[in-house]
Amino acid sequence: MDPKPKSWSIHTRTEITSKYKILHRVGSGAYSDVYKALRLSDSLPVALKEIHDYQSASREIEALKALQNSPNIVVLFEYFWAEDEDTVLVLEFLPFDLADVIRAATKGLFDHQGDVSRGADRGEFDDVSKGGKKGDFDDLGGDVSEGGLRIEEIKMWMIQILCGVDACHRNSIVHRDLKPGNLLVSADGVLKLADFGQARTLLAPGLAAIEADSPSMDQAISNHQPDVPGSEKEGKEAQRISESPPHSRGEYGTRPDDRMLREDFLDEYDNYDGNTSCLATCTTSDLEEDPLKMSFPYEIEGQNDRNGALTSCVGTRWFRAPELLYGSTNYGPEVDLWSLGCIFAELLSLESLFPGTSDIDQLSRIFSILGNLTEEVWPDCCKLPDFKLISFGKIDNPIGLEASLPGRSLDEINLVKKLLSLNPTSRATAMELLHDKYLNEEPFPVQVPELRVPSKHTAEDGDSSGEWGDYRDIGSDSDMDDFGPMSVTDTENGFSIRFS
Ligand SMILES: Nc1ncnc2c1ncn2[C@@H]1O[C@H](COP(=O)(O)OP(=O)(O)OP(=O)(O)O)[C@@H](O)[C@H]1O
Repeated sequence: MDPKPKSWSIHTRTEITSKYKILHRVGSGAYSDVYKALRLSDSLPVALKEIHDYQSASREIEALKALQNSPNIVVLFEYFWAEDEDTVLVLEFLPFDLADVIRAATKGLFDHQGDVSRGADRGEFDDVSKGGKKGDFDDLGGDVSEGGLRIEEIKMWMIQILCGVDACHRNSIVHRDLKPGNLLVSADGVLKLADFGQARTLLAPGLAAIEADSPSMDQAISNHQPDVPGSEKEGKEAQRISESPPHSRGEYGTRPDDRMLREDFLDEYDNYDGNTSCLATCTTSDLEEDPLKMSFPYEIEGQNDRNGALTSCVGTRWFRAPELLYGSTNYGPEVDLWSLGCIFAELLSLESLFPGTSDIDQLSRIFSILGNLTEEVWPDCCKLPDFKLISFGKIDNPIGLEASLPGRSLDEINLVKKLLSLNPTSRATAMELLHDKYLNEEPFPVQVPELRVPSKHTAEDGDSSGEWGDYRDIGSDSDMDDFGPMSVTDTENGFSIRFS
């Protein structure tokens, strides 16, 4: 018998439309389309994420299910899973992302009705909303950073990101695609990690030990944990995740009908992780000589992954760790910590630190600022699969982070340095950074509701800047790159893509 044809549109799936009123498409990614919708039972705005890639859907659900108790992870209300259909996740709707915040800070486009005025005198930001920049925030008493984000705001954005990343790493989940566009922000300034389509769960005895031996860990979280509106409700709602089929890898194939599905799944899985590499990285790892094995005793959950190797082709290029660019296929949470360093640098300067145009260019930009990767810096670097294949001239006078982040304090630069270490074993953990002096001294971080977010209309006109924002066209590994710039237009029947 022919398999049931796949629904041509989310709009034709009655199991979804009977519960949600679909409004409009708010975003698209490499594997997904995201729609704003209203839950019919209570008119709650939600995001319906229709994922066209089976493995990506599986990863995202697994990771989100494990992380639903963290206030800095996007809430998954339920999901629709069916054979021969795209998986649809029902997520809380978050109108902005950190890229929007950075862009708004650069251009002075904060919404004066939705910012500090929630907790203070809203008149104070009127000038800013008209396009004001440096100097317009002086009345607020804090230091003004070049381009419009105050130190107190930067600190609270950092704390929220660190809490989210710490939650991932304590649960042995590596996000692998951290970038401003994947850090969603509510209208109240609550930041949540999203897009777990590339996330992987690792068995991490090292982390478990740290957790058990670290009495200050919970305390650190409670010290910094932002006051999240509705978090208790969200926690409860998170428990309502649907009774849909489990997505644990080992659980597929338990019914005869699943056999094909499982085999397809495993083949696809092995193609993605362990046997592929990207662009500059054309080799697979030699796990017998795994440079990181001693320092990162991680194993991949799911015994069917033959080599236990991870793919090096993860994360948007600008935020990708050097070991990944050199083809490492055995790594841990350190790759997220590198991405965090890039994000923090961008929060401080409002510009991307390493905007590489290719993997080689990416490495070159990193080394020109931080200096060469050598065995003195990281003794095991020469064991990276592609280390001997890609060589760079000796950089005698690297630019340094101080010169790359002009006007920033020593404490700020040191914080970034702790993450942007060429030696992954030296990178500070998210928890260590939550204790960092910089985040715990004056000027103290603002409260979450005092964070300024971009103008509301940006999110509600159906053409959010996050939809096809800066981080989509630049530094991605999408096959679309080969076709040059593209524009996406909504049409009556859906949308059209035009390459120029
Ligand atoms: N919970 C949400 N609320 C509002 N908008 C969202 C939500 N989740 C995703 N979006 C929008 O949809 C876009 C695509 O979502 P997402 O990044 O999760 O998809 P993806 O296919 O995994 O993307 P990528 O190509 O970056 O890996 C986002 O950039 C964002 O604009």
